[in-house]
Amino acid sequence: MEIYLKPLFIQGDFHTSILSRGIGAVTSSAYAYGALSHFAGAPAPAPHSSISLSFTPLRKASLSLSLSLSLSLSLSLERAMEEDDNPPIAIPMDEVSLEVPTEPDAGAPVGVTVITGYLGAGKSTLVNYILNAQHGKRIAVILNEFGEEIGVERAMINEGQGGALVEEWVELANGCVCCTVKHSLVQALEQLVQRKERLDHILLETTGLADPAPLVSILWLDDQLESAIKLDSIVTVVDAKNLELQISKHADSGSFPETFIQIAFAIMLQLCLSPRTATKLGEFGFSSRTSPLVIKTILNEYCDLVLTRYTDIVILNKIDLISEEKEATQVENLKRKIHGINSLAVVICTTRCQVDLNKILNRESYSGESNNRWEELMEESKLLPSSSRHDSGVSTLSIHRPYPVDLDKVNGWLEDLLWEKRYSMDIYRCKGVLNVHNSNRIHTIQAVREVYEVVPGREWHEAEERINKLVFIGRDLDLKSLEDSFRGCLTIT
Ligand SMILES: Nc1nc2c(ncn2[C@@H]2O[C@H](COP(=O)(O)OP(=O)(O)OP(=O)(O)O)[C@@H](O)[C@H]2O)c(=O)[nH]1
Repeated sequence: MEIYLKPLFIQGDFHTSILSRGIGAVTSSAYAYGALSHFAGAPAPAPHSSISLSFTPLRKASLSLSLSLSLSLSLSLERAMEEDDNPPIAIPMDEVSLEVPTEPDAGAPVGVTVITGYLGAGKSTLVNYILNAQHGKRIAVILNEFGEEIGVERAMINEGQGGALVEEWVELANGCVCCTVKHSLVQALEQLVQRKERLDHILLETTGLADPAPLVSILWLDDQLESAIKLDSIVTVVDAKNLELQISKHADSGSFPETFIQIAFAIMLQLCLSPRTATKLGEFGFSSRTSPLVIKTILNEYCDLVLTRYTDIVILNKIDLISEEKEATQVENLKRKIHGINSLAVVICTTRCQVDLNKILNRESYSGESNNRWEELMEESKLLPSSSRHDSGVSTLSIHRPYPVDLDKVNGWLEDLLWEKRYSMDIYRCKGVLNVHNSNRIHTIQAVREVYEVVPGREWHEAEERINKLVFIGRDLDLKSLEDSFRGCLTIT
């Protein structure tokens, strides 16, 4: 039995849980299926291969079709495996991990991979993919979630799948990500590295709208952790369908795009990790140990520098949402855009974040020599005027309703909300759980702009309160309109 440690951090609380499952066991997870089929020499199917439509009114009919296909695929994946009635979709060989990464030295620091990315780009999908891949490693995950997501994210964990079991929860102090949370994160990391079972790797997933810098700066600022863990690499997941929109939205506004920040983030880390480079920073008026705000400040002051030069790994995800005939040119165009932001970014194209793990784990991106490049860069650089980098118009709202909902009505409501924009809200992201009429299963809602899916998950636990809880992140959100319109989906009012 292999043990996976899964500490969860939700709005300043760190929770540690143990996820255990038999390694190599065939689970109902689509990812495990993909990996096993591939090992068996067969082409792997794309998990949940649905909702892959760009939004045009013409496509609504086919989107509904695709939705029901998605539901049945999710519901009966195992059956589909047996009956083989859905033709598998091939995944390019170089995007699936065949090699088992080499065992790290027992005394070596545990590598930390920071996973960043815009809302809904696929960070959790990547984390799930890594956890379910057949690498035989013990991997811990730390999640940093956005305020209102409390409870939703937890409920969306499929505890039952693959024999996974969430066992142990250790609650630590509340606090804001930049300040008090530092202590909790350090404690959580310390707990992890001190466990009896040796960890092979830690994944730190940052929330879509949070500034990842403070979290990561902890990794290099905290002396206690220095020898036990090391920053391995920064991986930014980018949504191929929405990247252009995200970049262009900010082009005229003068605000600093979140996407830019995240793609450029690796550079900042590199900058701060080298003591010699930090001295250089001092020459520009910064101190090498000025709390996490150092990185923030640099991000503002050196944005141009950041955007045009170095980075780590960018996963250009959701390639399936680009139409086949346009794929080659559009992907080239997107790569050019990313390289326009950061010319050294390694760009890996994926669907459902299915990536060769050797390309993203144990990269040792922050060890040694590469910092020299930074110093040269710093020499060349000039201070640039700061620009506001916070997307201040963005807010989060959540609605909670206890009564069961009618699934068809929910679909209609989502279409009104996301497609017709009937309530004049610009919704970037929605996720949540639904208590569906006549169903024993928790249904999860996921929406990234116009693309949404409603998927049945595990069964409700007996002691669990059956509640609809939805979280919205976007601009011009109006709680009353959301609540009033959602009420129309309830079977009892
Ligand atoms: N079509 C398609 N959907 C994807 C792909 N990758 C992820 N998704 C879907 O996109 C939605 C968001 O994925 P997540 O992994 O939750 O995204 P995230 O970045 O963790 O989201 P936040 O934590 O809210 O920022 C989910 O419905 C996923 O199933 C992909 O390659 N193609």
